[in-house]
Amino acid sequence: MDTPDLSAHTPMMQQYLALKAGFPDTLLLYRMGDFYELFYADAERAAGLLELTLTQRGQSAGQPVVMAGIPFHALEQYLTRLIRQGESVAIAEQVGEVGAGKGPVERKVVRVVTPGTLTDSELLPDKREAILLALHQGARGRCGLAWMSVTHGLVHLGECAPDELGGWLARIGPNELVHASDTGAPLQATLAALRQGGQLACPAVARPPWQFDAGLGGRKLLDQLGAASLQAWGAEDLAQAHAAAAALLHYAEHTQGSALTHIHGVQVQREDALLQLPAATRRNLELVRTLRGEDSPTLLSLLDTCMTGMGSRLLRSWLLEPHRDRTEARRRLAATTALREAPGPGGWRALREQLRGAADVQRITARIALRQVRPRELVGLVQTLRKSELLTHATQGPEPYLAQISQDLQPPADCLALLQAAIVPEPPALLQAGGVIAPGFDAELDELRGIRDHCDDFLLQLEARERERTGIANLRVQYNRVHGFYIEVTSSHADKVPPEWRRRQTLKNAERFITPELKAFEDKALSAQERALAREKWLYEQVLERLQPHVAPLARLGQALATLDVLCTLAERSLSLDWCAPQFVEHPCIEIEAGRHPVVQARLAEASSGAFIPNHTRLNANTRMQIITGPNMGGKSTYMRQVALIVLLAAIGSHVPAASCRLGPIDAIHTRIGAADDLANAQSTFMLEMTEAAQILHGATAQSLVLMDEIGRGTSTFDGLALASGIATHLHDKTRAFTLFATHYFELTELATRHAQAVNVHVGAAESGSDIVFLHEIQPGPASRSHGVQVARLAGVPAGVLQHARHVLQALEERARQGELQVDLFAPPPAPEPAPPSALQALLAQLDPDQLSPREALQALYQLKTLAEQLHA
Ligand SMILES: Nc1ncnc2c1ncn2[C@@H]1O[C@H](COP(=O)(O)OP(=O)(O)OP(=O)(O)O)[C@@H](O)[C@H]1O
Repeated sequence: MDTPDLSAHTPMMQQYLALKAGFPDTLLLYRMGDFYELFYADAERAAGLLELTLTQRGQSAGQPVVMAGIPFHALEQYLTRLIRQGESVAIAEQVGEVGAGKGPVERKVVRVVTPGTLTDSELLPDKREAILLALHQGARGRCGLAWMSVTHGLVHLGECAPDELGGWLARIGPNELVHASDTGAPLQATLAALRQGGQLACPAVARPPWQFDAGLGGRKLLDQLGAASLQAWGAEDLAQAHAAAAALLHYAEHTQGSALTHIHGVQVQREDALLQLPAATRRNLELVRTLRGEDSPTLLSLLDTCMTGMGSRLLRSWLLEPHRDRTEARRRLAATTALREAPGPGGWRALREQLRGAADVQRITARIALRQVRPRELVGLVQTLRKSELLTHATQGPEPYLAQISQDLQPPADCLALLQAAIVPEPPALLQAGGVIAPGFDAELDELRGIRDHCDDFLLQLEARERERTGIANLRVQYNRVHGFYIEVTSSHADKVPPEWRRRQTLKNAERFITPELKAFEDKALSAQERALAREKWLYEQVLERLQPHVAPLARLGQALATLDVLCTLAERSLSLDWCAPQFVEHPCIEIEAGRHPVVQARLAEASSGAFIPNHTRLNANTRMQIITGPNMGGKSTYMRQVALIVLLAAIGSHVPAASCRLGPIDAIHTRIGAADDLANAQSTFMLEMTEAAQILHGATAQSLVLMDEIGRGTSTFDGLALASGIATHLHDKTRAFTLFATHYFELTELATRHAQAVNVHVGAAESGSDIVFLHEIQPGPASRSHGVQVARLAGVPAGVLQHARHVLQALEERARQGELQVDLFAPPPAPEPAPPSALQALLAQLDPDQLSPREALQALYQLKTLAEQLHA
């Protein structure tokens, strides 16, 4: 690469442009005194994003220098705004001494802040991780993924086919995507489509292709883990993911300006190990976001009463990544049950009180490893380690999971003592201000501070001593800027001056002297402040160095605090909301007594709009499908969603909103609900409906739970009915998934009479006069009427329209009665006509090998070959 000639620029702009060349796509903040300045195009971009005033100052290379600046003390606030807008920012600080040499003071980029690599608690939300994801496409199009939160010591690895990428990205939810700069057109097109479809919404960074190297990635992972093989993590045969990991770690190190010594774990995510929650399911069940895109009310907002941000983040990940295997869920459930029942200090209530106000040990640990930690964070850590000591005792006991947590909560030996000895209890926010290292920790620092603080005392003492020694009663120790410290003696006493004093200045009536002791003191005093600060900085680095061996146990302790917080939260929620422990069984079933939709129930309670009506669900090997009918507003969607939420809550090891619940193995929750137009994707309501239905029909298995809400309503009645019956039949006969199928097509209720494993249920409603009362109760059998007109009346549709509708309804019902629907909706379709033979097949059919001479056989072979080539051309 050619280095541009910068010689025409001023020395400072030369320095700036040289730094900028290393960060062409990143805003560069260049420290100048009390400001961070941006220049040229960066200044213009930042001015737009931050509403800064653009100025022009001086000239460089014959051109005016366009600039914009932000005050240094407001840096974090501006960074937050830039990061929220998806920008990355490199920060160049002055690292050399001012006036140390010719030209501008030395500057270096000390950190790069990007949306996916944030570690600063001021830039990060408490309850969310910032996720950095690297993506690599390797042989045969297979995609390798590696992702992590820099504040969490774990690299996740996964591999998938390109068409599964959407599901992975929606699940991981990256804040920044790293890909190779030579990413091929097909993957680029896939990413563009995912971006349009909303599954990918973060900024992307292109990195040099050599950084995506599987061998390098494998070695880097081994280095991080300090291991000789990845086998123990089940991560040894994932070449594409290793390539992604190489770029991931490289980029993260590049932004932090340091090695990531706190990354101690690798977790491989295999799709078949997770209970699948496709993007549509996550959306429709409003797990962490409402359909309107808000944070509440959702299942997470109801569940998350965690005392710490660490707990909230862990709970969120449990909720979005439930495991299919129920070992972990059983472990959590057993621990939660023990916490619910334990009296006194080992119970959830007392433990939550202890957890209140705990510092974010996970983030602080990462920042210790990256040597970015602030003094106040260390004080927070001290307080939390003390809490943790208490929690260790409180969680001791026979319950295995809690016993493990209790062990991990044990603060690493010496760590607490070191921090307590080294850091003052109330340090300033920044190290630069000084006053961070505790007195008594370092003799030299104490002495320097002593000089600074006791300057006056020392001088008075010296004065008294010298007066006594010399007998000069009016001798005075003084200071001025030009001559520094001196002893002043009136001329009349000049003869008493000891020989080791050296004259500094002679005045009219007095002489000024300096003594070796005073000179030494002067040197010390004048630089004491500066040297104390430098010493503190050095000592702080030493403390961080001494904390490095504690990083791994501190990370474990952070994880243990988070886990304990979530388990206590689940105990609290289950008691406050009256939930029961689910029972896991091996035979296929979803059996729920008195189930409730937790979020709707909470909303009703909040608004005092009546009690939630619990409902039973019985699905098992004999009954795999419920066809659900009933009026609009009757509670069909609520009922179906509650079943799905109960299954999901059980899968994460939570108690569930029901009186009792028995669940067989479940591998996925598929949902087809709602009919929001996907205008951004230029898909019609109907197209979207069918796309989602197709995905379910391809993806669901006999262990899946499928919710189908009013499928087919996006097209004409006949088309819709025909498709709905086809889909229901397929789910019943072929997929054999547990299916809740809500519909307004009464014709579909016939399915249950003809298919052994389907039953009709309906939501009850009572009519009183022309009004309707919703009972919200699931009852056996099909609904008798749809009550659509009554619901419209409730909604305030004008009387004239209702009258018209009633009249038309009567006429339609009459016609239907007379004509009766003759079509058998559930008769198997005739077998498809066999396809005509292909040209190759026809030619092959003509050949009789027994009758061919060798020459004819060879000719036939050539003929076949030519034909095959023509067909493939
Ligand atoms: N079990 C219940 N107990 C009390 N109220 C309920 C219950 N189920 C539903 N509701 C109330 O009824 C409202 C409508 O429920 P829901 O949306 O499930 O009806 P629906 O039958 O799916 O309607 P539509 O067919 O129009 O989609 C809910 O918002 C809730 O307030």
